[in-house]
Amino acid sequence: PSESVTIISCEFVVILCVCVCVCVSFKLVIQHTCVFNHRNISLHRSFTFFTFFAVFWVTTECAHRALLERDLVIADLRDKLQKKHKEVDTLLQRNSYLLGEVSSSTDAIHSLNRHLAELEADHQEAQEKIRSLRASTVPPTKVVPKPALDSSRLRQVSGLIRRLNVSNKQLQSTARHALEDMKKQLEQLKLSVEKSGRVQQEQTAELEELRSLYRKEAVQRKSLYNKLQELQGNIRVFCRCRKSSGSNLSNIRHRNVIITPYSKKNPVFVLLSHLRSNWDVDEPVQSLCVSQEEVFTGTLPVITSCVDGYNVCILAYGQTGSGKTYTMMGPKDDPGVNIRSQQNFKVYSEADWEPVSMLEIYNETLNDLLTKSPGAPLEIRVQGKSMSVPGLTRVQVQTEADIVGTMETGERNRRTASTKMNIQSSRSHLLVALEVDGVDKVSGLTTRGTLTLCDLAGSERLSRTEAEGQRLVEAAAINKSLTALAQVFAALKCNALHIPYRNSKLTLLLQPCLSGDAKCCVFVNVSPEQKDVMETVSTLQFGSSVRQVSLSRAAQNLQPSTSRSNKASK
Ligand SMILES: Nc1ncnc2c1ncn2[C@@H]1O[C@H](COP(=O)(O)OP(=O)(O)OP(=O)(O)O)[C@@H](O)[C@H]1O
Repeated sequence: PSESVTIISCEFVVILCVCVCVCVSFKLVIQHTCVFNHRNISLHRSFTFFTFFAVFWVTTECAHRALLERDLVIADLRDKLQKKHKEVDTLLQRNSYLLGEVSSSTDAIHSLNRHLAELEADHQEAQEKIRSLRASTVPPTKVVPKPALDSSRLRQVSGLIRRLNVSNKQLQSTARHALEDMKKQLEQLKLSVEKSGRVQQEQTAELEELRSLYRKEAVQRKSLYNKLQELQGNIRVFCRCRKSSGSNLSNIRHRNVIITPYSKKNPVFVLLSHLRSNWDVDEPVQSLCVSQEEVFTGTLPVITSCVDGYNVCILAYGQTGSGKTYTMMGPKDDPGVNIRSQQNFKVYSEADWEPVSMLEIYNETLNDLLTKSPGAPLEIRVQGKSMSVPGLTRVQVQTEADIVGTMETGERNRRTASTKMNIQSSRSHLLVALEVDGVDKVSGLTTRGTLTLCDLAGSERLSRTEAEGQRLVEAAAINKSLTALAQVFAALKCNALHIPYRNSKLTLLLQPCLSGDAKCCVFVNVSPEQKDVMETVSTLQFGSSVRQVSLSRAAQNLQPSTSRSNKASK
């Protein structure tokens, strides 16, 4: 651009000079003409003016043209400048790209350097190893004075070196082979690890399958178990003979009562020497030598049904002094069904039950046995088929000591008196009730069953007990309610339309347990004594008639899940 400006300026100067020269020459000519002619001064003046005007016009035109050309040059320069800017931008971008390339190449170079260093280190190590191998193969040479050059010795040495080289190569190939072997072993190990992983997965799947099968099996087993119980009958009768004082198993025949184990060929019977009658009772037969533990084990399947949501009732029936209280409550060191069943729920099935309640029916009045402030007798509230006793104390039991303590408190508060037949005869019916909640881990359903444990007062013949006064009143009330119970069973036996539950408070309270959808277990307790034969016969007749009662299919009380915390599991 500066060149073109210079050219324009030069053009301008040349034109200007030419103009000036032309004008000056014309002027000189004219002046000369005028000086010599002295005639045309006005022409001279106008010519001068014209000349100056022409010079001015030319000058201005040239200046204008120069300016226009300069503008063009400037525009051209601007274009060029923009192009250059663009080029600079491109170059900057390329520069940054190249810088990136340089940094990545630097990194690559660094890593290559590192790799090289590693390789060198490996190489060094390998060299070291070779050296050490050579050293191990070649015994350390002692610095010996240089012998005179001996060609045979030199040959020997060169042969030794050759051998050493050969052994070195052998060692290297051995090391290579060992390395390859190790690689192969590693591959095999990897394969075996993968294989064992696959086997483990298969085993896990198999285990899961087995678990689901087990769950199905458990459901089936449970339903079959309940069906078996239904087939066996929802009322089961067990006979237990009290241990006679001074008697043992061998002299039982002298006592005229024999209870033999059940089998189809040899049914259970009680042989009384003068009656020779048979009475049918369920297995397991409880003979003289049966322990409390065995008695409980016999009833355990029925009691366990409670956790499955069934209402279960255990009754002990028999003449006074035949061992009902012993069977149900038992002595401290050998507890009966009451305590063992609660312990079973707590320990084995981890069942969760409502607080325990205990009441006695004494002379047709209901007394709370666990209350700390005895008040007026309680009343039964009937709501459809369910019975409740408002105001009855419920005690929460947590430990085994609580269970035993609660049972002992109730037992202490129960009315007992000494009679001619039993030193400590129960004068009332005892009812222990607990509601057991369970949760089926397979189906997730929660269940609620009620367990009623009933120790009935003993039936007594007034002629034998020779009861008088209060004992007589008690005996009459006991016999009346036991008769009502027998009537209920008789009505149930012949499927009567009306079952006389309301004939006594005992049968009214037991109605939910005897009204068809519950499971019932009756102990008929008998005495081994000859003098009690008539009562034994009567008790066995009761048991036999109870056994002929067929309650309808027991109903399970299922509840929506997770309604209660700490559910029992079975
Ligand atoms: N199987 C047995 N083994 C040892 N002793 C027994 C057995 N059964 C009962 N007894 C004893 O017989 C006596 C009377 O038993 P228990 O009080 O249990 O009779 P009961 O049927 O409850 O009488 P009641 O109806 O008058 O209350 C008690 O001293 C008891 O210890």
